[in-house]
Amino acid sequence: MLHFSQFEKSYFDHLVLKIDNIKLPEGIFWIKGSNGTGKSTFLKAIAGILSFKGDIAMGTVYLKNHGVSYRKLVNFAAAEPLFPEFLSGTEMITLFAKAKGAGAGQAEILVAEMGMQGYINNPLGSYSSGMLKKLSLVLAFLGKPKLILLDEPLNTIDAESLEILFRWINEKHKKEKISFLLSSHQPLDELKLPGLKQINIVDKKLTLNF
Ligand SMILES: Nc1ncnc2c1ncn2[C@@H]1O[C@H](COP(=O)(O)OP(=O)(O)OP(=O)(O)O)[C@@H](O)[C@H]1O
Repeated sequence: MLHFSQFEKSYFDHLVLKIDNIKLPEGIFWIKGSNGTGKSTFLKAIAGILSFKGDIAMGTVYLKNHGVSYRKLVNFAAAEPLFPEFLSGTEMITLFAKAKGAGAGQAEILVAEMGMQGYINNPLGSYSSGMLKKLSLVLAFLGKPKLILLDEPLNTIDAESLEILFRWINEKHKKEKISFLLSSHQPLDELKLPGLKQINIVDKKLTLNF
């Protein structure tokens, strides 16, 4: 599903992560590692929002050579999403839906399931951190991705929304073969996400525990 070749990410001369040649199969993966080991860096590089050495491919679609097609296949939700405060949730969704080629009505269903109709037309400057997080999750599910990257998706959302998120992940994986990479400091378990596989980041390297 995802192929790393000669991947290296440094900030200035500080090497964070080095992956010589790894192919990740389809699946739901939990990226584990202590603070500062490079989980967010890893996810942002795969999302195509950080520069790095080497390349990453989704099947035969290479991030560096086929940037537009690649970014339609890979969606990302940041740990602490930042959005322009003057836009409304609906306006952000309209922008993302167009960029990601979302089908008619897809966003409305996601917004309704997350119970966001009451505030979705309000400016984002008025949203709480949990409301912003839920919006970022809705945006990450728009379009027809093959891979969804969720950085600390459990943070700040309430228990009810968490159950909906787990259902979305399981349904998308089962019915549409969408893969997920999730980073989380809180425990994730196989009861909520059947088939969950673990990847550890230790000493600037990936260790696949499956
Ligand atoms: N923009 C940046 N400029 C310089 N160094 C950075 C930058 N972003 C991250 N780093 C460094 O890269 C390393 C990995 O950071 P990253 O945020 O990816 O870790 P993380 O595993 O997600 O951490 P946490 O669990 O605390 O969220 C850290 O040493 C951090 O200081």
